[in-house]
Amino acid sequence: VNVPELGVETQYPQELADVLSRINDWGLDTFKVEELSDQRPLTAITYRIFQERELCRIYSIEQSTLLKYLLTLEDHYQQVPYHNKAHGADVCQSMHVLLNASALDGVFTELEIMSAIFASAVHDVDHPGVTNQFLINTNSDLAIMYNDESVLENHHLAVAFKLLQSQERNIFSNLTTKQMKTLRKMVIDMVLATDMSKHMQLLADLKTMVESKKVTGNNIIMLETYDDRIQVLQNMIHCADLSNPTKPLDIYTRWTDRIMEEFWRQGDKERDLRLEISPMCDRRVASVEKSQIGFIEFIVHPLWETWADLVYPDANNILETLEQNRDWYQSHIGQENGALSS
Ligand SMILES: COc1ccc(-c2ccn(C[C@@H](O)CN3CCOCC3)n2)cc1OC1CCCC1
Ligand SMILES: [Zn+2]
Repeated sequence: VNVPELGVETQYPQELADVLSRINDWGLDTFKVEELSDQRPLTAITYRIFQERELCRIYSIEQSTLLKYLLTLEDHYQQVPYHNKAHGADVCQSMHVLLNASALDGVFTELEIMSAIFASAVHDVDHPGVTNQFLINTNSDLAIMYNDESVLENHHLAVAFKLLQSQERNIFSNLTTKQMKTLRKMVIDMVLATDMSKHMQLLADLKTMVESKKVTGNNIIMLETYDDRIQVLQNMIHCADLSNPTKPLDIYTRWTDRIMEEFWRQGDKERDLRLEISPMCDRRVASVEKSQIGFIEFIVHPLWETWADLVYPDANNILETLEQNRDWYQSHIGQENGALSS
């Protein structure tokens, strides 16, 4: 079966190829891929990464099967402002770059790498644009199904693996039973680790690992046990998931616009339901800049500072951009959209 060169149909093949040529860069513009791929950013980016890493050759994956899976996966991302297919594509590409850190050179097996790329691509599939707490507070079917525990994260995993069950989409049909068992466990462990309620424990464990970091002669991290290996991969996907503030400012602010609209729509639902409006979800009393500064100070910077220690000096530029972006928001408190200066 002949497949399109870039995996997706496009009226702008040259421009799309040019943007995708930056697949290994931290500043790849996912929004441009979204526009140029006729709204297929997840398929275009993930397909390119599989090609870049020769995963179809290594694991005997039919290109048409990979495309069928990716297009169906992409169609199962909901049309919500932030947690949509563009976010899935962005986290997948960010993970791809993080895996290329020199401090991790030769550390992970091809199977672990494919598991990490797959986990990132699927990690928010069918996200309804509301938080776990909202689903719990409204007695949703999902909260009932998963007994209030990592409700969304469990759902994303179930959807991702269910889509594999059709033979025409099963990209892992040529893996051995043992390989499939390993991949499934690692993907589950990584996606469950993106639950923000696990953040503090994950970061504490990463700090412990950094303090006792063992490296080879040329500063490559040594990870002997499964627990150590999966812990690094869990922090990596968590970093990729929380990477917006570390990206070039014009890209970061567009992600902020999207997450705020999604949070405000949840607040609108809570208002209509006479529920208490969740923090930062009331569009009438928003302080976008202050919220981002708090997000960076309390969550994103502590995580990325520790990650930068682990892979020193490979993430120094990312950390530098994060600090510049924080300063930019600091200097723009209350200026945007005519908000009252508090
Ligand atoms: C660019 O701004 C943001 C970008 C990202 C986030 C953000 C929050 C939680 N996450 C991660 C979850 O989505 C984890 N998901 C859940 C569903 O299951 C899968 C894993 N991401 C918040 C952002 O800003 C917020 C609004 C003002 C301050 C905070
Ligand atoms: Zn996410």
